[in-house]
Amino acid sequence: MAVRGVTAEFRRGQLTAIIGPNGAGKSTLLRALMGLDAPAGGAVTLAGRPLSAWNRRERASRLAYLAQGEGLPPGTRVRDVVALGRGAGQWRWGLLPPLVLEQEEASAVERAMGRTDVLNFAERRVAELSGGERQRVSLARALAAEPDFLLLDEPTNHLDLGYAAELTEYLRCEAAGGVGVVAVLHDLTLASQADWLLLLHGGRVLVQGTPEEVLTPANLYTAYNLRAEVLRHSGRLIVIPAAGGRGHAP
Ligand SMILES: Nc1ncnc2c1ncn2[C@@H]1O[C@H](COP(=O)(O)OP(=O)(O)OP(=O)(O)O)[C@@H](O)[C@H]1O
Repeated sequence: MAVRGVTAEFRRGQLTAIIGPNGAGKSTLLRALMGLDAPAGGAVTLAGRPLSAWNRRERASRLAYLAQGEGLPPGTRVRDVVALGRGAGQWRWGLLPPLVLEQEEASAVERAMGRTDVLNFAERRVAELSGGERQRVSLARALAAEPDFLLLDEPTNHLDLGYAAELTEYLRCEAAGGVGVVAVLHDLTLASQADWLLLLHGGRVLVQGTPEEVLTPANLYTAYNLRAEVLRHSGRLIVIPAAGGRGHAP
């Protein structure tokens, strides 16, 4: 059992970060929210309806997902990968000619590429990109769906400091515009900019609440077995692990 006893609500207009140590169950929870893994018990509901009652197409227009370490078709052009986010699900990756999109669909693809700064290599093939560039293409693919909820598993993976900070700002903007953003994050300083945090430990919710409520030295010690200081700087929380901080009570 990877996750048990989780009761949580993810709202539109809110950026929620799921945090916790390796193996805590974060990806499993996100996959259950996306309907990729069915829970053995309990239920996931979307807008009051069980997720299983939504058909695939409806679900795809409401939920977009970025998997951890997502593989992309190496021989496919960036623009065509991003277009997959617009319901081109039946299209077998890289094997069919580029999809001709309606104007509205094509605009959504361009917008997503603009937001993730991939327009300048839109015609290149995935195999020719760096890890960070590929991550931005994956993100653009998820954003192109312009869904109600964005479920992102470690979206800052491979991103340099600048893009990671920009991404967090962008996710905050999306949330302010009414999207429900749920992101698994390892960087607690980035996570502290979320509206709501869910701290998982051993497959259970150790604590959920505002960043101030969750990011306390005591909670971090319980979850990560790590002594850490939590500082406030310019209205932000910064988590600093103590030297040799593993295994000592705060
Ligand atoms: N397909 C699977 N079969 C068996 N066990 C699995 C499977 N996927 C995950 N697990 C186990 O379930 C637990 C939770 O895994 P999960 O990937 O959800 O953790 P996580 O919090 O996302 O970790 P990380 O930070 O390392 O990505 C782990 O102990 C993992 O080994």
